[in-house]
Amino acid sequence: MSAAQIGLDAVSVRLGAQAALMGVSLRIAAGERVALVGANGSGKSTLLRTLHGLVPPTQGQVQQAPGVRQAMLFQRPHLLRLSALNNVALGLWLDRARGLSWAAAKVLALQALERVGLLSVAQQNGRQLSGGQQQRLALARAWARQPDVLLLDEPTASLDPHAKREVEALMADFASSEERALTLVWASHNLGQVKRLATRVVYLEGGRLMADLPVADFFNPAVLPACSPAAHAFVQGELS
Ligand SMILES: Nc1ncnc2c1ncn2[C@@H]1O[C@H](COP(=O)(O)OP(=O)(O)OP(=O)(O)O)[C@@H](O)[C@H]1O
Repeated sequence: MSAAQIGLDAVSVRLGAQAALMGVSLRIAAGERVALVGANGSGKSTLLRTLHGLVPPTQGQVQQAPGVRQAMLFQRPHLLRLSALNNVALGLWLDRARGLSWAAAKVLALQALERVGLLSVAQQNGRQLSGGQQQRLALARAWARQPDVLLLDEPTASLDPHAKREVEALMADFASSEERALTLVWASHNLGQVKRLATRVVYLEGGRLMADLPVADFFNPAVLPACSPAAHAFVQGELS
């Protein structure tokens, strides 16, 4: 397996009185598509936020290979009351490390909108787009920043089935892009989606990592019970 791009080393996170993660170790290599699954409150969001540096570990270390760029998406995108185009362009323009002119930022933003199929609504207010369009806009904004790793916290949870499929298709497309394949790490309550998109599945329970398996093993009833009875019980519960 190639060298890890990002990871956690024996990470524990305490949020108030709650142990949200306990001793989680994880190594993720470039090009992997890792789905985080588990019941509500099992620690999926905390794991993503810790990887993204939004939550400091109480114990352990967050690892990131030099030069790796990350972007994170949430269940409901945080959009500004601006056109779709300006929602993407502003972040690029404000990124001082890039030193882009406003005109150059808009050119890149238009390319990103085209990438997610939103060119026709470039001038519409981002907050007035449909839920699915808003999430695609958030994907355009992330894509424009040229990340190596995309972290997504239940990106399709509040979308209707059609919009869900569109966002999934974009995630798959980003992950297999020939010019720049992204590593995906996302939390999902949708096991069908996990089966369709993931190469690897991490199961969390009560803040602990209880299974970390290739997707084929995770969904193989002859393999999972022996590897992780807890994960097997979760999958059975979800499918019943
Ligand atoms: N800000 C906070 N303060 C205190 N406890 C928190 C906070 N945020 C989360 N927690 C607790 O930490 C634990 C892990 O929560 P987390 O949101 O990571 O789980 P999750 O698997 O993402 O859940 P969900 O599927 O509902 O999004 C839960 O017990 C939760 O109640």
